Order: sequence, then C-alpha cells, then structure tokens
Amino acid sequence: MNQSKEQRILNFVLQNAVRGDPCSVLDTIDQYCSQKEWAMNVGNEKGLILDKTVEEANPSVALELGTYCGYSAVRIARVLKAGAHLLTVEFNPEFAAIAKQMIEFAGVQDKVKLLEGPSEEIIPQLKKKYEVDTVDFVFLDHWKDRYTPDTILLQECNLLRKGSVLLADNVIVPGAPEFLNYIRNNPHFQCTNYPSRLEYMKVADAMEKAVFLG
Ligand SMILES: O=C(NCCO)c1cc(-c2ccc(F)cc2)cc(O)c1O
Ligand SMILES: [Mg+2]
Repeated sequence: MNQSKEQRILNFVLQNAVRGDPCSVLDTIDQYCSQKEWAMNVGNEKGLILDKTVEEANPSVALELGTYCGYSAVRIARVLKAGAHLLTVEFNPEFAAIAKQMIEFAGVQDKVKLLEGPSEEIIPQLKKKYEVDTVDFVFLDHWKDRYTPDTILLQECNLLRKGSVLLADNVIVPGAPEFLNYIRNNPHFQCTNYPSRLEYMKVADAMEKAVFLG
C-alpha cells in the first residue's frame, strides 16, 4: 500500500532530524516541504509570527485546533514556559497518528496532549474531561469554516478569559472571510492582521490575532 505524503514527511524527519531537538524537526519539515512536497504546515515565515504571539501571550494553557503533522504543536511547545501545556485537536486519525510520532520524536510529548476527534465535540469536554479552566492562547488552523463556530463555542463554554489570545492561520489563503467578518465586528475582540506568505510559496497569506476583552 503506497505511503501517504504525511508518512513520507515523518519518515524524512525520523531519518534526518535530531531526536529530542524541536528546532531540528521544524527545519527538516520545512526543508522537505519546500524542496520535495508542499504540505500545509504553518511554515517558517508565519511560524515566526506564531512564535512571537505565543511568547507575548506566555500561556499556561494553549489550545491548537488542527494538528496535521504536528509542526505547529512542536513549534508552540518549544516556546512554552515550564509547567505550561498545549492541547492540540485533530479530526483526521491518519494525521493524528503521524503527529503523535512527530511530537514524541521532537521530545515535547510532556508538554503536548493530542486529542483526536471533531473540535465541536472536544471543546465542550475541555473543562470536565481535560480539567481546563480557561485557555490563554488558541491557534486556529483547522477547517476554515470551523473558525467562527468554534470561536463562538469557546465563548459559550466559558473557556476564554479577559486577555485570551486567538491567532488564526490562512485568513487569505484558503481564506476565512466569514471569520474575519465575525471577529472584526465583534466588540468583545481586539483584532490585529499580520500579512505574510502562504507556507513554502510566493503567495500572499495572513494571520489574524484577536484578543478577548471579556
Ligand atoms: O485546510 C487547511 N488546514 C486544515 C486541515 O485540516 C489548510 C489548507 C491550506 C491550503 C491548501 C491548499 C492550497 F492550495 C492553499 C492552502 C493551507 C493551510 O495552512 C491550511 O491550514
Ligand atoms: Mg494553516
């Protein structure tokens, strides 16, 4: 049975990156996906915006929607303070299996909890099943038509607190027009746009930061 692209990316990391070194894993994925096969990792250019946003938020509890191969989970986990944790949600079981191995190879498994299933089912479980009070940082990188309903769900589940930071990938490509309209016209959020490039391409993309005002 021939391998998936995601399995080829993982194999390239297992054979070329340094076990336990998150930066080496990120660089190796970026090398493979820029030289051999494009893949929808946030990449190094938007990754730098992600790094700075996480560092500024300095979260104790971070949530990622859309794990894929684990690139941004490794990216976020590597800058978390001691004792902080990332919960990352992936709907696709094949992607989740790849991401689990990627996170373990990078050595950040003690900071990351990978939750497999649909975000609309997992978000309402975060408080009781996963012992979350509120989330300090959310990276939205899953199905673009889920950004708005899941942002509403996070509010309905009282998972946001004054100052919680949302960062959304791909607000230009593939685009999340309904989310931009929702969040920029919502008085409970303060928004900032960060123009960038689509991962591994000379195509314009952007990230949107939205700080919850309570
Ligand atoms: O769908 C995406 N993520 C959720 C997966 O469960 C996604 C897609 C793309 C992309 C794809 C195809 C293209 F032509 C351009 C962009 C990029 C991304 O960064 C993404 O996160
Ligand atoms: Mg993305």
